[in-house]
Amino acid sequence: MIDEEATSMEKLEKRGVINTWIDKHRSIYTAATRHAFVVSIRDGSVDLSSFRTWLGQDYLFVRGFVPFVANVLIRAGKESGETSDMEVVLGGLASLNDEIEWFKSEGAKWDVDFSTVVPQTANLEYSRFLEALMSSEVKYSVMMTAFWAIEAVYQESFAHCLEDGNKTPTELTGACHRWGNDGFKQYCSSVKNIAERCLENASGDVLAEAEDVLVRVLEHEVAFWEMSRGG
Ligand SMILES: Cc1ncc(CN)c(N)n1
Repeated sequence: MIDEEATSMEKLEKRGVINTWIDKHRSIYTAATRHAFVVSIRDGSVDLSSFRTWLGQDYLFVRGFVPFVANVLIRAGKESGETSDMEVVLGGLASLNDEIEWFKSEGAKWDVDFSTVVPQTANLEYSRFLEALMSSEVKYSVMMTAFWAIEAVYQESFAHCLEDGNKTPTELTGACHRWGNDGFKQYCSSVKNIAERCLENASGDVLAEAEDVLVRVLEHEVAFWEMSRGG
């Protein structure tokens, strides 16, 4: 009996706590990574005015996400004890620079004037949530869990639009490749490994906080997709 328990504990540890949480919160995870907006890109039925809304709102989101990632970078430098953490986060920050340029060229392509875009409620609430996560009171492991979830939702969503059988309109494949490419997948996996390593040594309270933050990221992502569809 004890041996059996030990074996199942081992399996649990090898799988990692994040995968356990994803299983536990599968319905919100699926809602975030297979949202109707994303599915409509994949099946080609996407309403282009929704895409334009998403583009404008996400441009604003990314501008707010940069200071969040910069904060993760500072914490990685101060607290991680592993030099590679900083390099992984720095890579993410560098790609956000390209991302902002990409948004600008897409804005011109889709005739979305970012200077007139007003952040909608879901966007403002998500930004406020990120602001709160930047507090020094928030543990590095909790911040890293949030950071992984934010990136992973986009990676999984847009990779789905490129999987076999997709009817993604050609003019939208640039967006899908931006987050659905293998390099971004690898980067998300590196961030996940950092979060997992930090969570291995976390107390019960911190684990509970990280799980809660993961679910809240997923809720914000769902609300963000909904907003894009005009919800
Ligand atoms: C809402 C949202 N979530 C995540 C990402 C990926 N950085 C994004 N661009 N926008």
